[in-house]
Amino acid sequence: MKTIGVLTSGGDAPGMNAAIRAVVRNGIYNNCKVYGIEQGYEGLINARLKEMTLSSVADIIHRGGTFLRTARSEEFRTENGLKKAKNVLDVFGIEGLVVIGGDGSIAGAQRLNENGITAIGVPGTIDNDLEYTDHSIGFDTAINTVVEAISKIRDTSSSHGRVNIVEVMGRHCGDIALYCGLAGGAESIILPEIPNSVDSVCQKIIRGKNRGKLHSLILMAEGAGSAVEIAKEIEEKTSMETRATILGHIQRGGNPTAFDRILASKLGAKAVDLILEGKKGLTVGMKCNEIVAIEIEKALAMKKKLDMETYDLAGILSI
Ligand SMILES: Nc1ncnc2c1ncn2[C@@H]1O[C@H](COP(=O)(O)OP(=O)(O)O)[C@@H](O)[C@H]1O
Ligand SMILES: O=P(O)(O)OC[C@H]1O[C@](O)(COP(=O)(O)O)[C@@H](O)[C@@H]1O
Repeated sequence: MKTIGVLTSGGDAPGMNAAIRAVVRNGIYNNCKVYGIEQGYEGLINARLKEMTLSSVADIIHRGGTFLRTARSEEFRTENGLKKAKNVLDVFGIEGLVVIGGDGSIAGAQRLNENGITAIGVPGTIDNDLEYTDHSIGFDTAINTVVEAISKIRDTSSSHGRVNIVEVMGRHCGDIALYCGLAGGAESIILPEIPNSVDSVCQKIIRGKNRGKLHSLILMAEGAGSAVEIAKEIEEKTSMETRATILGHIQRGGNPTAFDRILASKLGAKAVDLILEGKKGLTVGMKCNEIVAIEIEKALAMKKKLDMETYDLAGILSI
């Protein structure tokens, strides 16, 4: 019988609970003892573990957040933090750890692998900033939340004849803004990956106004600047009343979509299978609808590419 552990780390993402459930249930199905570790690497260092049973993960597949809670841990990055984490894993006899989180968390898993601990990554972040997987857990739910919100903003934008600029999450990656811009019919999309001057955004707004358009919706990723500042600039340059909305953490909550629950269930279960096969240093993902496992080193070295086809299409359709 193997003993495995599971933790969620970094920013939470809808679907993480479904992933934990899959790890626990697939582990127990395969006669493993499974520990849930609370508050990510911080909880690991401080030995906040509890043994999971089938019912520990009952009634959570549909819930947002992560019932194991999460944290960002500065101590884990230090030599002393790593030593403490290894000690706890040793004491509890954990032979394989499943880490559900973003690129930072998966880099942390690799650090454990390099130090003799088997750790497998599961991508969980709303940002979708990991090149090795087409989708990370939480992204689909987040974009559905954003699209619902911008439909509401569009209503009031039309009534008042305003420009509305909506800032969504994504520090380095514009996927949320890009896909929601397309789905929400935004006039312009401002992303960290593509220089897009405020002047060109203004030109588009003025062109639209001249052909009788009453309002404009602009989507921007947080990593591309401040919506409040850009709104001021747009108002000055176009003389159109402009409002900024920062959607913020609403994007990280809510019940996961069916897509995220299915993805999380498959990825969580696959991580356990890999541990049982004696694999280490891997992270799971989904490419072209297939569940894949690739070396963390390779995965983290891949630079996330912006989907230019989608970006260009959004530009054509909002001409
Ligand atoms: N290079 C690294 N080496 C070791 N641990 C790391 C590394 N990067 C991040 N971590 C750990 O993972 C945690 C989560 O990473 P962070 O980047 O905040 O979130 P995410 O996993 O969502 O990208 C950090 O607080 C830290 O404890
Ligand atoms: O809630 P926090 O800690 O302020 O973090 C906000 C950041 O977390 C995210 O929501 C998700 O990022 P990670 O999953 O990579 O941690 C980012 O889009 C956002 O910039």
